[in-house]
Amino acid sequence: MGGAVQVVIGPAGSGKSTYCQIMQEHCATLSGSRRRNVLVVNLDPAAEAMHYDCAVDVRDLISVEDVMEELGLGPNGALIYCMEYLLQNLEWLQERMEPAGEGDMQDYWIVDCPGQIELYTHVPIMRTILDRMQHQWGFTPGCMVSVCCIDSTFCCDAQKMISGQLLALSTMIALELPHINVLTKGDLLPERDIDAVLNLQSASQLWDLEQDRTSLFAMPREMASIMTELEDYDSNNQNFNPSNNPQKTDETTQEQLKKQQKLEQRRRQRHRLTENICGLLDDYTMVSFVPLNVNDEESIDHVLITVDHAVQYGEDNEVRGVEADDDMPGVNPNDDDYDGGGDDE
Ligand SMILES: Nc1nc2c(ncn2[C@@H]2O[C@H](COP(=O)(O)OP(=O)(O)OP(=O)(O)O)[C@@H](O)[C@H]2O)c(=O)[nH]1
Repeated sequence: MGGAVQVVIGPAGSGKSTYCQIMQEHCATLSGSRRRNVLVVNLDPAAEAMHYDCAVDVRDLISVEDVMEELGLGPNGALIYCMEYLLQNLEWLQERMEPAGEGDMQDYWIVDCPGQIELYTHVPIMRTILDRMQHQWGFTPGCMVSVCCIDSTFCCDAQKMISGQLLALSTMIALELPHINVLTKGDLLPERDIDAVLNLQSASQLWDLEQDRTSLFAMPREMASIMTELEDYDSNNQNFNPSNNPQKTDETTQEQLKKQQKLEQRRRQRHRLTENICGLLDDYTMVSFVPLNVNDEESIDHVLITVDHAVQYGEDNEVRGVEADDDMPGVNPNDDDYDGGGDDE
């Protein structure tokens, strides 16, 4: 079949369908060696409105709505049922993903996937579908890439961002494909915030920044004073020394401080856990994003180039394109500066 396959994943509402739409529209504007025959597949049986030109729609085979109605299942059970049904009838999809390349253009598939994480991690449905596609349907080995959409408005919140990265990591592990994280909805954040995220070197750094913000701005005054008192509390002996704080000697205060100390211990444990998780994300260099602003063609093109690069799409075309480009110095045999087209010794 040749071509390339972008497998678009990410949590519900992260912008997967919008990504497919703008990629399809952008590819239609490409010329020369970058032209391609873009075919978008909807693999989400629960999809509602789609704004792209859909070449294959799983809902023509089975939909969550119909399954809920006919089998009386809830939305999650119906989704799993639909995906298992698709798996059992995968020839339906294979027939529809036969090559449809026009002229010299290669097929370029964009697959809009369901967002539910359990389809990737708890049950290996998506992995099995993509494995069969890749290894049994004649696609070029290594031509598939997972594009994980992460909502850029999450960037304002370290916890959400870290959860998003963990989700990206689990799907990356589950699918074992080359993987690109795309920071969607770039038009909704000021450029400086996007830059701040892109300049992050690691998840640990993100977490450190969050901690600074907590200590500087977000901690309520009362909590800050309790924390100071807690520092007087001898945690090893579990004894509060009232002489350190003559104004608070009654039992109620001691009880309150004990409770606060327990809470503080738990908070520190959670922080240690988060720090270790950040270390894990750092080890897998997960904190790397390609920003996407759908209102900016350059931004869209940058994402496409990054994704193409991950699957080495069009590298043969580029070579052909360069040879055919008469305007480039050194490549036209009729030019005085023709260099033979080979590498310099
Ligand atoms: N401003 C802005 N809104 C966006 C962008 N991308 C998506 N949205 C909005 O975010 C919402 C969800 O976008 P979708 O593209 O449907 O997200 P999805 O991941 O396909 O959602 P599910 O199909 O529910 O998993 C919609 O209201 C979109 O209009 C974007 O780049 N900019």
